Amino acid sequence: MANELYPIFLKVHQFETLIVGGGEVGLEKLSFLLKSSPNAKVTLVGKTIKPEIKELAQLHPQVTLFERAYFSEDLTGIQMAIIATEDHETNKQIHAEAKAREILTNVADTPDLCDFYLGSIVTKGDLKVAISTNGKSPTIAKRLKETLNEVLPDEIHELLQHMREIRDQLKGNFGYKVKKLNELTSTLVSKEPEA
Ligand SMILES: C[C@@]1(CC(=O)O)c2cc3[nH]c(cc4nc(cc5[nH]c(cc(n2)[C@H]1CCC(=O)O)[C@@](C)(CC(=O)O)[C@@H]5CCC(=O)O)C(CC(=O)O)=C4CCC(=O)O)c(CCC(=O)O)c3CC(=O)O
Ligand SMILES: NC(=O)C1=CN([C@@H]2O[C@H](COP(=O)(O)OP(=O)(O)OC[C@H]3O[C@@H](n4cnc5c(N)ncnc54)[C@H](O)[C@@H]3O)[C@@H](O)[C@H]2O)C=CC1
Repeated sequence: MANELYPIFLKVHQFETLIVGGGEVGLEKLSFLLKSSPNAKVTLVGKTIKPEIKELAQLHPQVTLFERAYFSEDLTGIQMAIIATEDHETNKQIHAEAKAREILTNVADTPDLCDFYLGSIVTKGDLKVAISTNGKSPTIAKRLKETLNEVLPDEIHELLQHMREIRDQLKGNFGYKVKKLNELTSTLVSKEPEA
């Protein structure tokens, strides 16, 4: 079956995220989140917390760490939760509590319980591309990211700035702007060599 996930681009600095688990996966999820969204508001709770997580939190004052076991009250005020302890039963229990509070959840060891997956992310200035393999192979998502990083030119950031300026200068209704912007960019995707 085709991938039926719907990608969206979240403003994670505008709401509260909880990560449970301070191990390898907690570190991976937190570091990718902050790499893409340095101002993401995150609370991380872990019975033990890796030193790398503590270093990362020091660079991001809006990240709060609690080195202790999770308890239900950790979910208060949370909109999105990433559950990544090494214990499946604990993960299931936290997931059930989060769902009872209508929080969107990602359960690292159980794709079926996830409301969303994290993707591999390519960033070139204002351009962001997110990749999912429908959970089939995160490794392939990572490899594709590396390839896209190489082939997408850094100049794409400047191009987007120019396009924004042109868009702001264009007068007329929405239909006219769409037509003009399509005309201007048609050569970018043209298969014919330029004259
Ligand atoms: C479903 C999903 C849920 C979620 O976590 O959101 C999920 C689930 C699982 N991952 C597992 C393993 C690995 N995950 C990675 C890496 C990443 N995993 C990410 C996302 C996702 N992983 C979601 C699907 C994304 C999609 O649709 O494609 C990435 C893209 C984003 C991120 O983590 O932020 C990030 C790459 C970031 C980058 O570099 O760009 C690597 C490779 C590595 O670390 O080098 C391995 C080992 C190799 C392998 O298995 O491929 C296991 C088995 C655990 C076990 O066997 O014990 C499960 C659980 C299961 O499948 O049952
Ligand atoms: N989604 C993904 O990308 C991946 C998922 N996984 C899965 O993720 C899970 C976690 O793996 P790792 O991070 O490598 O394990 P880990 O052993 O390195 O870390 C587990 C963390 O959970 C904490 N913890 C355990 N019980 C807790 C509790 N009740 N409250 C708070 N914290 C608690 C531990 O103290 C530790 O910090 C495994 O089930 C693994 O199969 C593994 C690789 C990738």
